[in-house]
Amino acid sequence: MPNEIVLSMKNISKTFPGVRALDHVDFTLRSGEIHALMGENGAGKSTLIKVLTGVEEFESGEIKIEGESQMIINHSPQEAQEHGISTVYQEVNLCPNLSVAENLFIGREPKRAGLIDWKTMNRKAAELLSKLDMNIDVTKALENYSIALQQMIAIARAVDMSAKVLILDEPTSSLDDNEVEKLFRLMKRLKADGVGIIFVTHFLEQVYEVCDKITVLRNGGLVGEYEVEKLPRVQLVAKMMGKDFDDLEAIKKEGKTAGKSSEAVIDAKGIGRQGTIKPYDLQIYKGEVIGLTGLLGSGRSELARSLYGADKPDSGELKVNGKTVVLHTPLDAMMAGMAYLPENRKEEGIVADLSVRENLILALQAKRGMFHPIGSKEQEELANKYVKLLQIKTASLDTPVRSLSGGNQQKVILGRWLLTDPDFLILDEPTRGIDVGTKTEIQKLVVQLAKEGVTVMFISSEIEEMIRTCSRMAVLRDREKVSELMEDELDQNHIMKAIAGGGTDE
Ligand SMILES: Nc1ncnc2c1ncn2[C@@H]1O[C@H](COP(=O)(O)OP(=O)(O)OP(=O)(O)O)[C@@H](O)[C@H]1O
Repeated sequence: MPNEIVLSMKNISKTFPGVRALDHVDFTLRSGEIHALMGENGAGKSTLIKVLTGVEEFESGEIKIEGESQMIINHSPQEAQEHGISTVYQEVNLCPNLSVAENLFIGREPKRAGLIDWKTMNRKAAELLSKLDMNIDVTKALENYSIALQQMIAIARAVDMSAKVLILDEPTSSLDDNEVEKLFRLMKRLKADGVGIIFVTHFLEQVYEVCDKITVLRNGGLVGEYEVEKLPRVQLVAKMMGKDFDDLEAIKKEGKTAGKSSEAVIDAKGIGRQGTIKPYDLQIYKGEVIGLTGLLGSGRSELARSLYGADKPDSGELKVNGKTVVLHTPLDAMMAGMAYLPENRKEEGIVADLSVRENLILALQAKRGMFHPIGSKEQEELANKYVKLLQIKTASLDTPVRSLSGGNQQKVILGRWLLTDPDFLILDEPTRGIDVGTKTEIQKLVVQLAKEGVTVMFISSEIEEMIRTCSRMAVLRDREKVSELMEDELDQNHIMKAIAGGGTDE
């Protein structure tokens, strides 16, 4: 199929107070093309998508879509959809308690004599999904299906409604490998049907697996458009960061384990919670970075939450620094010197309406108690220190956190916990959604914190990242801790085997 241009954006500019989010950016999408939109946190990716889909206005530039003679300006996502542009986000925007068929046809249900024609709707839904290789019961409520499937259903709906341009905004962040594979199959299928797909992602591997082109943004400016085949990874990273990239290797192996200590900061015996995590024993020593590995849903976060008291265990005993403790609430855990960066930051972390400074200070203030307010000078000093340390991109300390890019919001929450100066820090996917440059910085920081005596629990879906930072790993499978891997066993092979269940002894 000749690849004609389906979407062209030229010279797009957009300014937020204090930030030039897009500066004369061009973007071109062809039919049957999967086009990655990449850049570090705050580069302008989301803004470009928002401008395209009418969520934000833009100041100057032109948008043209195939089939329309005039340039278009969308004022709402609905209008964008009428122009053939649909977006599917990581958080699926459908109704969990309605059936799959209803979700597929909401607002455009087939009718008979003024009433919804259920039979036709269910049949059409099944046909639509089966065309995309999803053979599922469409009469069941959406919530019965995994997030991955829900996302694919959202994609099917979007494509069925308007098929020219499909935008996938970080769709793979919460999927496991198997689910990502399925999503890719669907994407390739749509590509073969001539849909143009914009794929916003931070995962390099995935870009090289599925994309044809890459457009790179940096600081609101266009760096360039490249064919995937002609752009080696290192160069891509260099373009995103705007500098040469030789950093990642540098932290590898270099003194990961600070002098081994025999002092157990955490000593868990038989801790468990029915239906969530089977009873486990785990000792964690001062200054080590212990990784939790396993497939998505294997119980990694659940183990962390049971230690922290976020989900109260129903069995076992926990000692922190030699003392038996019972943690009823996260505040108890914080008082015992723990800090927990949750995986689910949107719901459990960020307070969107508060400023960057207020968000940063929050946990420390809770720890000190409401009767000991932190003075504004100290607040400012602390907030400034962590904005600098984590390179948080914000117009000022008083900017509402809501207006920061996703990755920068994440850094704010990480900063919040670092600020409490914890003995034991649990990081659940701390670098998800964070760009490569900052990822490296965070990995370095973790290794550094361990050297300074902080004990860290690190959970990540990226094995490479775990190998780089952890000195030991606990392996989980089906909500059970099944083994531990020592430092000399921390390589891709051993880990994969342990996760898969082939055993680690050879
Ligand atoms: N509503 C807003 N108000 C003020 N500034 C904003 C707003 N939305 C975005 N920005 C700023 O515009 C810049 C571009 O942000 P954008 O969200 O487009 O980045 P991004 O490339 O999507 O980053 P990430 O990968 O972190 O999601 C950032 O500096 C961000 O702080």
